Amino acid sequence: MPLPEPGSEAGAAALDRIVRRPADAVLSFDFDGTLAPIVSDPSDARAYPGVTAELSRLAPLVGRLVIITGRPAAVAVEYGGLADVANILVLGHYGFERWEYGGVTAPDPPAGVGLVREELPELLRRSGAHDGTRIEDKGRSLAVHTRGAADPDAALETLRIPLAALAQRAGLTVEPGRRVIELRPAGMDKGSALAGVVADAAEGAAVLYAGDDLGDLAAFETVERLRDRGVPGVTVCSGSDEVTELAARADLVVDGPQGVAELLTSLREAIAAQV
Ligand SMILES: O=P(O)(O)OC[C@H]1O[C@H](O[C@H]2O[C@H](CO)[C@@H](O)[C@H](O)[C@H]2O)[C@H](O)[C@@H](O)[C@@H]1O
Repeated sequence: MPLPEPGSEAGAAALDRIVRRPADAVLSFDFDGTLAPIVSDPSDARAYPGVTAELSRLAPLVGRLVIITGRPAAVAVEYGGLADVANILVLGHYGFERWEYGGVTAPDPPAGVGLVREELPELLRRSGAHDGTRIEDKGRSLAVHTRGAADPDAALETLRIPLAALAQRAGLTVEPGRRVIELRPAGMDKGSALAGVVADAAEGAAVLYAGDDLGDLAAFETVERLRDRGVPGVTVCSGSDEVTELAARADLVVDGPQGVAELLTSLREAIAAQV
């Protein structure tokens, strides 16, 4: 399978560098919408067929494989079947949690998460939440999903202001996403998480980041900043009709999780052809 061509010179140079010097490279991926297709019940999300096997084949060839997700790290490991992928680091809760070699480390969640847990059901009732709206309690944060509503976008709009007010009262930040609004602790995002990984990587290591949602923009910005400092970097958008902001900014746009799976295969084949 041929390796796709990034639309930008910087992206093409970074992808070329990854192929020529894989042992240094940092390959990083979002989970939902990137490695896993979007489904209506968040607990049904699983890695796209073949993705986990492809990550396992890539792992020994590259410097670092990283998943950076809004999910709890252990959930992404379970749903992605990642526990046995060697050399993989899973950063959960936008980087607050670190899963490596089977164990998770993380700071305690702030008290505001408890307040949101207590008040959210009543707030949804008072705010006229549409039928099909659901709460996902992720332990360190809570997400309100509207994908199950008859009109998911209208259902989300109904809740935007009340959820922002609750987040402010609880001292949490609002994280918007694909038919979801999450109330989560501030002070970390996927950009800082990725920057931390790259800081620990070999000098001059090339970076690839692939994502699909608004929360991934911070990681795109980190790749762009690293590039300004001479670090080769390529951004990949797992394209969808739901979010257009990333496609406009990415070096390479692929067709959702299937396109990401094909990219993994073509990257692995290109690397194998070099060695
Ligand atoms: O950072 P990610 O790995 O992309 O996680 C972001 C959120 O993903 C999940 O929600 C999204 O995927 C669900 C399953 O496909 C879908 O039902 C929902 O509409 C999407 O927004 C997850 O449930 C959230 O907790 C994550 O924050």
